[in-house]
Amino acid sequence: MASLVQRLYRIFVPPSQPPKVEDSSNPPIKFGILGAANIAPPALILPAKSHAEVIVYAVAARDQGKAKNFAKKHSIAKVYGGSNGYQQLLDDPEVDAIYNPLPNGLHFEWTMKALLAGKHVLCEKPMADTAEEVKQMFDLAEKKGLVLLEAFHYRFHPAIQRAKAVLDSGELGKIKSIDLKFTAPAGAMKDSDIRFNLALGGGAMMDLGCYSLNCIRYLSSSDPTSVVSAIALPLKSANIQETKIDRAMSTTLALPNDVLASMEVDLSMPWEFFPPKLFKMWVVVKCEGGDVEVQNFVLPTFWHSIKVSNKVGGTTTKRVEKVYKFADAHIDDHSKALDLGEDWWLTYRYQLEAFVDKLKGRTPQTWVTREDSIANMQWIENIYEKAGIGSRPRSNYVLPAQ
Ligand SMILES: NC(=O)C1=CN([C@@H]2O[C@H](COP(=O)(O)OP(=O)(O)OC[C@H]3O[C@@H](n4cnc5c(N)ncnc54)[C@H](OP(=O)(O)O)[C@@H]3O)[C@@H](O)[C@H]2O)C=CC1
Ligand SMILES: O=C1OC[C@@H](O)[C@H](O)[C@H]1O
Repeated sequence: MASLVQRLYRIFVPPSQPPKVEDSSNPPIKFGILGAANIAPPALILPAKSHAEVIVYAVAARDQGKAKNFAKKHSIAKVYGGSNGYQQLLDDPEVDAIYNPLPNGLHFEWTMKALLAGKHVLCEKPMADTAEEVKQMFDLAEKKGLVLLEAFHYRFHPAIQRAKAVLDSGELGKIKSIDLKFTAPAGAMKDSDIRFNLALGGGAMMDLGCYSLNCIRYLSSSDPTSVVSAIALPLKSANIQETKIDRAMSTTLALPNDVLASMEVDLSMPWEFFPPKLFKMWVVVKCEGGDVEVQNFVLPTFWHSIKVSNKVGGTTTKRVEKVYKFADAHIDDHSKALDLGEDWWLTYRYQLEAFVDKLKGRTPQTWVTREDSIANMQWIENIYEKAGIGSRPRSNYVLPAQ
């Protein structure tokens, strides 16, 4: 308990940094945030405090008062509000990079507009509503020579990379099956939440499912070969054929080499008291010679465990690993990785490090590629298709003639 308190203290009170002074040989990257979204403080504002090359310079919100309050609370210099606020922020020549934490259904439109305005974009997950949109987003970024990243923050943390390194090492033999659960408790989100709004790209498969699918694809180093089954549950007693909103989704995926993966995501899981379990965020990979279980693969900084069971002969040996920084990860894929990070770094801080490295022309420790983001979105669509409720509606935004 004491160590969790210490950890929370270190996460939320990062050590003071040298003042961010203008250095013409290495100017800081000035971020603008589209929307005063709940996720913006943990995902960008807090991590930026410990990154010497980042300034959160501007925020835009649809309501001027909300924008001002948010800017004041987070010491953000420039504020844009009102119906044209997002575009005004994009047109600000001081802004180098955009953080897009708008609802999923608006990711395409505003990322495209940001790219057209010449800004790099860190876009929240899932990147859009359809794979075709994601492809167009990367095409435009590439054409403009800009950096675009889908914010799969958990991939930048050493914990999940360590779990993958164990699997890739061959220590446990070939993968046989994968089981993953990612759930939030009933009551955690209001019915009016963006996650339950089809026009805004809602649904459990979009929200929690995009990570879960990405994690299965990442750990297995493969894409599914088919969706064996997908069962969507509605919010409360809604008719899911009318709402098309999955409160929960249970999916079985076939992967190459006869591997089966099961994935359960739920935005409103009934409470479990014995033993008490509000959130589930775990993945178990069963292999020929043992298994790996990762608890809390999404937000490992707070707490996580990587349990490895290794069957050799008739004996099973068990070990538990916890990896908060790359120095402890035993991953040799990149020399910089060896001393990257602090044990209080959030996944978002690791992600910011990589994003800035990419912008500055350095090699990031890891990256989520264009191919990865497009394939992830395509399989989300395939799962919705199998569940009988179809993809989320495509954006109406039409790119102006160039
Ligand atoms: N990486 C992570 O760990 C997490 C990522 N996310 C992702 O971030 C995004 C935002 O999630 P979250 O911060 O929880 O959501 P919020 O509802 O808090 O924020 C969404 C923002 O979108 C803006 N917005 C613009 N148009 C609309 C509209 N029509 N309806 C509602 N909001 C609108 C609002 O901005 P304004 O201030 O202008 O009104 C609002 O602040 C999603 O894509 C989600 O998947 C969410 C949580 C965690
Ligand atoms: O990390 C997360 O956990 C809660 C979700 O609803 C959110 O969108 C997701 O990104």
